[in-house]
This record gives sequence, structure tokens and C-alpha cells, in this order.
Amino acid sequence: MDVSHILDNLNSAQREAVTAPLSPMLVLAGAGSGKTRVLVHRIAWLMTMESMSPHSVLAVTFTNKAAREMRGRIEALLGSASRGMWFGTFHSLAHRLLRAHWRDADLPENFQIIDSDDQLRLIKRIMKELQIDESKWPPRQAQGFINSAKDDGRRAGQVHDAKGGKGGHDLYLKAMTAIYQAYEAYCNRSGLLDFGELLLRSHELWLRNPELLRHYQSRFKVILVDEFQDTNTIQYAWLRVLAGQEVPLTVVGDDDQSIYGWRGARIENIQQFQQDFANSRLVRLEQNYRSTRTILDASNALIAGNSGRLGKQLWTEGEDGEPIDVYAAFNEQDEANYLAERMQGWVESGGLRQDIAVLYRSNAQSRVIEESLLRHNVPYRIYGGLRFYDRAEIKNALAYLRLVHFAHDDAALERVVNVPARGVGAKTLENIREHARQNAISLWQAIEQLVESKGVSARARKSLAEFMGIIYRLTELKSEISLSELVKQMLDESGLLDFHGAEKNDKAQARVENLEELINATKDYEPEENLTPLAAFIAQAALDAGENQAGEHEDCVQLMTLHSAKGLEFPLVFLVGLEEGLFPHSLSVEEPGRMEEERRLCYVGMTRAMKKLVLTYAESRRLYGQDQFNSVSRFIREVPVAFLQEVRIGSCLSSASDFQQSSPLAQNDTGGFSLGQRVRHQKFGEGVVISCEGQGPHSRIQVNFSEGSKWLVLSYAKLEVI
Ligand SMILES: Nc1ncnc2c1ncn2[C@@H]1O[C@H](COP(=O)(O)OP(=O)(O)OP(=O)(O)O)[C@@H](O)[C@H]1O
Ligand SMILES: [Mg+2]
Repeated sequence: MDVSHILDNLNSAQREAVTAPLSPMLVLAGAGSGKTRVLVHRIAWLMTMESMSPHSVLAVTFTNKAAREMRGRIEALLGSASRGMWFGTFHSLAHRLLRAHWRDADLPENFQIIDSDDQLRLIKRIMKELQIDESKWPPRQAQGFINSAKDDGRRAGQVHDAKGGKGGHDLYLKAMTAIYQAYEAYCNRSGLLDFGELLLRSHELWLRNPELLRHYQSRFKVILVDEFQDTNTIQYAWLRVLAGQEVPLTVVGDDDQSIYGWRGARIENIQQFQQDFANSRLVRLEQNYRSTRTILDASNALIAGNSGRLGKQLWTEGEDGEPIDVYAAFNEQDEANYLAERMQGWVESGGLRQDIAVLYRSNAQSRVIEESLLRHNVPYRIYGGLRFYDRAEIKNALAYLRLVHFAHDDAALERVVNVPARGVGAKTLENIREHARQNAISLWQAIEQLVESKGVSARARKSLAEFMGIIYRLTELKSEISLSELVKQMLDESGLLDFHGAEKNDKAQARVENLEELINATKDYEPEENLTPLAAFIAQAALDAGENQAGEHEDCVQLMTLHSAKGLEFPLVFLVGLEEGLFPHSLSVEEPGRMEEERRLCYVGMTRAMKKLVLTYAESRRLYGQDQFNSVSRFIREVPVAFLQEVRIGSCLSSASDFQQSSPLAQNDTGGFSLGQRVRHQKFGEGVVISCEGQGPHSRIQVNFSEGSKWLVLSYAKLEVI
């Protein structure tokens, strides 16, 4: 078979990684150097050269969307389907495993995944039962506590060992542990699994069941992981156990792009991998294929401000490209209008809207931008933000489906028993809960019993019977009609479609459209093996929440948070809201570790741009209902001025007071060194000149070395130009 096309368009380091023998390998490389491409080509290579069957491949991606895209690329390379391959996020893979082995994992067959809203609601309920004061211990804090314990692989019984008790901390720990314990017990009783539990449970499944583990270890011949720098403790443990001594791991990552530390991700896993697999192959990719030289060098200069990096050199054969634009807006409205106008200009000169991305630090920033785009008639969509499956109407519809699948799903029942309103009041509901608690039964069973025994008022009885009738009828239908017909029927019978359509606000139309989109989504839905379409769809929707796919085909501008931009690329990128306090976020200013993570986030943002990067900030901003007057972000100032270009004369670089101290930079050439130039220092190694001060022998120069940026007196520094 001719396999040369699999190696076409790969450089020699990429080829080495693609064709490496089956043993542990770490591909450590900067943004846009082809890490994801290497994974795709390696899978195609192994399937052709090593005759590996799709069944033997397990690949982990950061989003389910990325998994679908990569699968598509593999199929294009192979010219055949890739069914049977295990491809997805850690969560979706763990879920698949637990579905297949629910008995061994000690789960009911109908176990349900709960999302973070369901989880919070449950925690609130548990706190009430335990009589823990919500005003003292906010439920969100308890939620964070439970989730981070799970991410670290700790069960309620193990929390104490890890944290130890320290003075005043004790009370906190005691309350949190009690909540965690009760929560764990409740979830176990009701067959509910939160996201962290999926990993924890499947990890335990393997540890307790060596035979099953061996089965998978002999099934999978290779495990590949993208975005490895953002794995957390339990994910890495999961990989290690599965890989054992048998299955070679190919992991690719970039320490400079680790941006989920706040959610438990550990960059240290990169070094841990090298220790755990001492014989692993290390491949570095150093050529960047994504960005212009200007964008690349500016990003490199920025990230050089971080310490303790694993150190990478990235270069490009590409052209210099245009300077990076900096726009100083008066306020957030001005910023948003500027974006819309630039976008219109781009489209007028022949560019596509889908090539444009707007990246922001915080979700709340999107509203003003959205309004401006609407006013300017620029179609847009929010990537990963509005979350199709997180919208109220969709969650309501899914709750009905969940009940049809499994009537004892308490979270779903709580959500829709009175939506649309059918006269089940708060008091009745409290009655039902109490009855369920006392008899340790599900809410559904409690309703059945109360209706039968006339334990509730006649009016409530009628409403509840009506509600149960809907679920019964749909349950009968579910094996007779297709999934999309079932969804349609459900929307009619439950009254949801009419209810949302009649809402007296400007959302009604969109809600109906969303519900219709849900029918669409089920139309050509293909379930995974061994699941009914309904069960598979419900699980998929829970896992997909946060990855909005609606309107993907249209020519739309994309809006997203910096966090969800990971791994993506766009010809034109706007990085907005570059203000101290917003980005870097005010919470990170105190802690050096958090500040470095913010800088990596900025690096991720800048390196999404292929051709043109635009940075904006606002001199005043109304956000979260408050007026803020923040100074320009340090991140703009850390980019050598030589790469920047102010967009409006007199508005930014030349007049803003923040730039005055660095205005000598405008001279562009001091002491024989120019900004952005690469230099070598005897002790600190290679670095990039990022600013200069003064004249003659006393002039000082600031250089970003891999261990951080340093001010050096020119006459002593003995810098060598490279
Ligand atoms: N050898 C090559 N020749 C041409 N284009 C390439 C080559 N390698 C990668 N590319 C292109 O460069 C871009 C970046 O590649 P890719 O997304 O795989 O990089 P990455 O290292 O995964 O980036 P990130 O760190 O942002 O995830 C893509 O458009 C890819 O198609
Ligand atoms: Mg990638």
C-alpha cells in the first residue's frame, strides 16, 4: 500500500514522531508546531504500517468536538471509516467504560451523569438536611471542594489524611467533609455520577478488577493524548494504570499552554511522565506553521517572562506579516464597535467571517460585543459559551427525556415536575421530598405512593397524575418510534414547546428554535455500541454541554473565552479587554503562580492568530455593573513595542501614560540592539530584547531569558547578538 501521503507535509521531527516504534513517547513543542497533526498522522500511520485495527486505538482529546474533527482527518487520510476507535475526552471515555461494566463498577444499569447545575442543587439539598448554614459555607465552595478532591483522586474518607487538620481550618474541613460524605452516599444510592466521579470510578474499577484491566491492556495497542499539559492527577493516574507496562503512550503537550491549573491540571505531569517512563522518547517540534513571524516572536517574548519553563525555541519560515495592532478604546462600547467595524472591513476586502475570532478573559465580556455585532449585522456564534445543552429550554427537554429513560432520576424530576406550571406547589414538592427521604425511595416512587394513598391534596393529586401520565405514555412509545419522533412527541405532550414559545420576553423565539434544533440533533444521531439511542443521546448531551455546535456551518464570527480557544487557529484574532484586573485577572495579581498561568493564557490567545492579531483595551469599562478604570495590561507592555502598532494616533502607545516610561522604545534601536532581537548571555543563555532605557554606557536593557526577564547594564552584560 502506498503510504507516502501520510508522511507528505511533515517535517523531519514530525516524521520521527509519526513513525516512531511503539514505545512511550513525549512530544514537547510550542504552539502551532503540529502536535495535533502528529497525533492524527501517527494513528493513520500505525493503522497502515503496523496494520493496527481501529479497535486497538485509544485517543484522548480535550474536547469532544476536537475528537470528531481529528477522527474526520484520520478517515480522510486512510480513505476509510474509523469505527471502533476509542476517541474522546477523558470523561466520555470513562463514561463509555462504565456503561460497559456498570455491574463491576458497582453501579445501577441506569446510572445518570449529573452536570454542575444538578450537582449544586443536590449539594444545597444535602446541606439543608445536614443543617449546615449556607451563609457560612456557600454551596459553591462545597462544590469546589468536592470536585477538587475528586480531581486529586480522593474520596470523602480520604480527605482528612491529605489535608491534615490545622487550627481554624478544622471547622471548614469538618463541614466540607461531612457534605462530601453525605453527597457521596446520596449519589451512590441514586446512581448519580458527576464528571469527576466518572474518572475516579473507572480508575477504581481497574484497580479492583485486574482481569478487566488486562482485557483492555491487550485490546489497546497504543494510547495517544493531546493537550497533555492540562491533565490532572486522576486523569494521569487513569492513563498510567491503563497503560501499565504494556500499552505505549504517545503524549503531546506544551508546558507554556497549561491553563487549567485552577481546575486541578498539573503541568508537572510532563516531568512525571519522563520519570515514570524513563526510557521514553522525547521529540521536540520547533517549526511553527501557524503564525507570521511577528506574531510568533511577540508571543515568544511574552512567554519568556515566565520562570521554570521547559524551554523551547520556535521559529518559522513564514513571512514577517503585519505588526500587531493595539487599539485603546474609550470604553467597552467603543471597543465593541471597533471590533464590528474591523470585521466589516475584513469581509469587504474578501475575508471570511468564520476566519475571525474574538477572545476574552471572562464570559461576561461577550454581552456588549454581541450587542454591537447584532447592531452591525455581523453574524456570530459563541463557541463553548452559551452552551446549547446548558440553555434552560434544552435542559428542560432533556430532563423529560431522562425521566422517560429512568423515572427515578431525582434531579430531572425536580427540574420539570412543575415545568410548565401544572399546579405542583412548593409545599407539595416538600411533602414529596420528605416522603422520599423517610422511606429512602426516589421522588418518582414517592409521588406514586402519595397519589395512591391520597397523601396530597386533591388538586396536587390531579396535577401529579397528569405529569406521571406524560412520562408513562412516552415510556411506552420509546421503543416503537425513532428518537427524533420521541423528542417531538415529548415537546408536544409535555407542553414545553408552547410554554417556551409563549414566554413574554425576547427569548421566546430563540427558545423555540433551540428546541427545534434539538429535534434536529436527534435526527441523524448514531449511538455508540451497546446503548439504546435514548440512553446514548442523554449521556452525549450531558458530556457535550459546553461545546456548542449549533450553526457551525454558517459563515459566522466566533466569540469565545481564551480557555476554550485552546488548540484552535484563526487568520484574524482579536484579543480584547487587555486591562490590569481583567486580564491578568485581579485574583491572580497576588499569587505569582496564578500570574504565570495568566501569562500562559495570553500566550495561548496570541498564538491562535495566523495572519493578523489585534489587541484592544478600554480606558474605562462597565462590567458586572461597576465602572472600572484599569490601566493597560502588563501583557501588552511585555510585548516588544517593535512588534506593535497603535491604531489610533494619539490614543495609545504615544500618549497613554502607561507607555511613557517605555517611550524610548520608539527609537527602536539602542546601544546597537533592537527590540525583539535575539541575544545570548554567558550565564542566562538565549533571550529576546524587550526594552531599553537610557543612552551610552549607562543604558540598560531588558531581556527575556528562559528563566525570566532581567534588566542588564549594557556595558557589563557582554551580550552577543545571535
Ligand atoms: N509540516 C507541516 N506543513 C504544513 N503545515 C503544517 C505542518 N505541520 C503543521 N502544520 C499546520 O500548522 C497548523 C498548526 O498545527 P497543529 O494545530 O497541529 O499545532 P499544535 O502544535 O497542535 O498547536 P497548539 O499547540 O495550538 O495545539 C495547522 O494548520 C497545521 O495544519
Ligand atoms: Mg494542538
